[in-house]
Amino acid sequence: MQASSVDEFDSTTYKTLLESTKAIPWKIDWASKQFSYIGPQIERLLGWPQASWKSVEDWAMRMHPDDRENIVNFCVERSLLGEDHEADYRAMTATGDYVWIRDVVHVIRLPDGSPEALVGFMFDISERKRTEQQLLEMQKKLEVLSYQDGLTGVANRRMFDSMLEAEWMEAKRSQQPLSLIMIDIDYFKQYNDYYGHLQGDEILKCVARLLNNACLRAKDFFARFGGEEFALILPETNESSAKKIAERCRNLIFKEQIPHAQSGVSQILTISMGIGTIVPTMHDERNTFLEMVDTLMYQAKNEGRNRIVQAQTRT
Ligand SMILES: Nc1nc2c(ncn2[C@@H]2O[C@H](COP(=O)(O)OP(=O)(O)OP(=O)(O)O)[C@@H](O)[C@H]2O)c(=O)[nH]1
Repeated sequence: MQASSVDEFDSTTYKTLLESTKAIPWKIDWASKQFSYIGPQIERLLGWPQASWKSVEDWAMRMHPDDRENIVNFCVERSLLGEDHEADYRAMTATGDYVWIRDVVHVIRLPDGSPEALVGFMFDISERKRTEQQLLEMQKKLEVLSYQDGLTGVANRRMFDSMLEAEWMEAKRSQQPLSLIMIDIDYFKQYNDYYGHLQGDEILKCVARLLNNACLRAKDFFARFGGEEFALILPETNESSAKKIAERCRNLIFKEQIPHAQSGVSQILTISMGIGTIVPTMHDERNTFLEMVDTLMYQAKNEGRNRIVQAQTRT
């Protein structure tokens, strides 16, 4: 007598507790695939009345069509194995919107191990999903930013390093010539001193935009190497093609006729370039090649600026 009244008290308390949580409790009879229970909170969350949840069909049909097949298959598979499981999916509301749900399922098993019933809780995880999505978008943005030069918007030194490494390996494998052009603005310190640093920034942006347009093939890669120095990686490009591209760079800058009153070589802005071409062998070092091309660029400076110096390398 006393035991049954305690049981009665407990089941009422449990029910009150279950129906006052944010998580929505439910139970499905495995043989009939009917809901034997679902918490009344379901109506508040999805808008469908409690009594409208009759069978697993109602559950499956109120799921986003893109989630349905995978989720239903996954839950049936786990239940048959007698394994408790969790599934995230988008549940459709009565007004046709979607709410992210995490269903946490416990399998009640018969003595032979087969499922007798499934019980579980549905949790509204929309907020968590939104935060996850925002984090993902922020991560993507950060990834782009970490490879982008903040001022000019072109690839930065870090991206240049990984690109050169990748193209170097590819050239080594394919035994195709790889060309590199290092480009530096002439008398840029004087430009800054005369026109001001902000105007200097504008010119760096303009030069980056112009030189970026000199790369016509998808594989060509342009980056700001640092300060007022830029670099062009040209895969599968021999010496004569690389020379033509360097000349195109010079012409693009020349056509813009950017005034540079303090330049020692001209009244307009000019650039100096070094070009190297290599078919790398196992004895070659990427950094040695890079330093060699950079040295050629400085040689162009020493020889009077506004010119191109090309290495006499093997191709
Ligand atoms: N405005 C601006 N200037 C920069 C930036 N990065 C580097 N510089 C400037 O570029 C100038 C480079 O000067 P130098 O290395 O002496 O070279 P230069 O004056 O171009 O002389 P040469 O290269 O020998 O022709 C310095 O004054 C730097 O301050 C930048 O992001 N913005």
